[in-house]
Amino acid sequence: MDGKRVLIIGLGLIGGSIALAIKKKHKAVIVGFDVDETQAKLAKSLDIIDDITDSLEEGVKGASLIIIATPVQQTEKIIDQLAMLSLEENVIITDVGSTKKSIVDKSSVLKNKNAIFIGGHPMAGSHKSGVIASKAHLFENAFYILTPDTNCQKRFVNGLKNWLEGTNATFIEMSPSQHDKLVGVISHFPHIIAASLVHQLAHVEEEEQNISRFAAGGFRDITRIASSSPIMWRDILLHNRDVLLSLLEKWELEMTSVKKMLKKADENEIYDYFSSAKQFRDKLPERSKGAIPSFYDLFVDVEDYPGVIAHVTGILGGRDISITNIRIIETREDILGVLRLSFRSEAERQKAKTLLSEYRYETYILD
Ligand SMILES: NC(=O)c1ccc[n+]([C@@H]2O[C@H](COP(=O)([O-])OP(=O)(O)OC[C@H]3O[C@@H](n4cnc5c(N)ncnc54)[C@H](O)[C@@H]3O)[C@@H](O)[C@H]2O)c1
Ligand SMILES: O=C(O)C(=O)C[C@]1(C(=O)O)C=C[C@@H](O)C=C1
Repeated sequence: MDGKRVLIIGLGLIGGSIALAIKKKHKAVIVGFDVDETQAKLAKSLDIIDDITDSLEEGVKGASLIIIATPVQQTEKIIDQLAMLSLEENVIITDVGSTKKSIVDKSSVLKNKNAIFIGGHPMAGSHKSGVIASKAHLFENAFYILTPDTNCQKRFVNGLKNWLEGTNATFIEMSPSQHDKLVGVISHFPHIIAASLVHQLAHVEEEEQNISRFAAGGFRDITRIASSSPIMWRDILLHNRDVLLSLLEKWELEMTSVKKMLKKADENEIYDYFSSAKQFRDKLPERSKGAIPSFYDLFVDVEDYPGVIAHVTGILGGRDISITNIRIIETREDILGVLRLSFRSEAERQKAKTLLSEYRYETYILD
């Protein structure tokens, strides 16, 4: 694919990460287009893309692959715009949107263009937005769902997989409706619940000042995704309305049964509720695969003195162990500090644990 042109429309977290993944395996020229000029300039200055184009009309010229990485309502508008342009013969057009049915339906406007549209959705991401958060390894070991038309030739699907090889993702094909149903349960609905928990806290705080100060690990873990882009989630909810409305009905029934259980105060029943959920959760597929991102966390008890973080990170850095995330858990600030360090693999976490123990740091794994 050397020397070929790739156009990426939307240079945010996902567009940027896909560009970096393509660069790992191909010497193609990556051209970027974004309505937000600062994102495009940033992508260029970080070498995530090779060139900026300021119009779709220019950008599609000579492009063998077009990737649309914008919020899903914009994606539909862009497909309409592409249908009005003169495209290269057999150009592959794909998207990365979190919904598939509306987008794939819309792609029928490209039918007479000799363009091949293959819907796509890399099942990994972050609550962060913008090109600055892009990573070449964002999709490593994640599922990458493709929704090719049933009559799409295999060579085009394989061509797209070849372009995206550097994601190191596992490709899986399904229909757009199946995608929306499945992803509704494991991704879209949990985002509604996360946002609703935050709203619940905000409402309580109207009566009890400063209560959010005490929000500890559990609340923070379950609501991390509530910090995601509201534009992205507005669009997703509007696209997957029917699936989500049906899940909300099931959720109402679930909550009604929890209410009944609590009113009865039957300790066995309450135990079973949590125990069966734990058993199911513990059996989820290996963390290295799937929609749940890989976090290998290590908790380190540290005394609260200036420079302690630099000491811990220095020890690990000295042995080339890279930390993917670091957080200070503040709930124990009066006694001890707790550092939560995240690593990319179990092996790195174990290495860090052994090394920090040699320096007499107490460490815990809480999986
Ligand atoms: N964030 C995630 O975790 C995640 C994971 C998988 C898929 N997705 C999907 O990927 C897509 C992009 O999400 P993101 O997280 O990269 O968002 P982002 O906000 O980081 O980036 C989106 C970019 O699109 C640009 N944009 C908006 N409208 C445009 C238009 N008409 N033309 C050109 N550029 C336009 C924005 O300026 C922005 O730079 C969404 O469809 C989302 O559903 C997101
Ligand atoms: O990790 C996160 O922050 C995400 O929300 C990523 C997540 C998900 O729900 O798993 C969000 C939306 C995408 O379509 C795919 C992945």
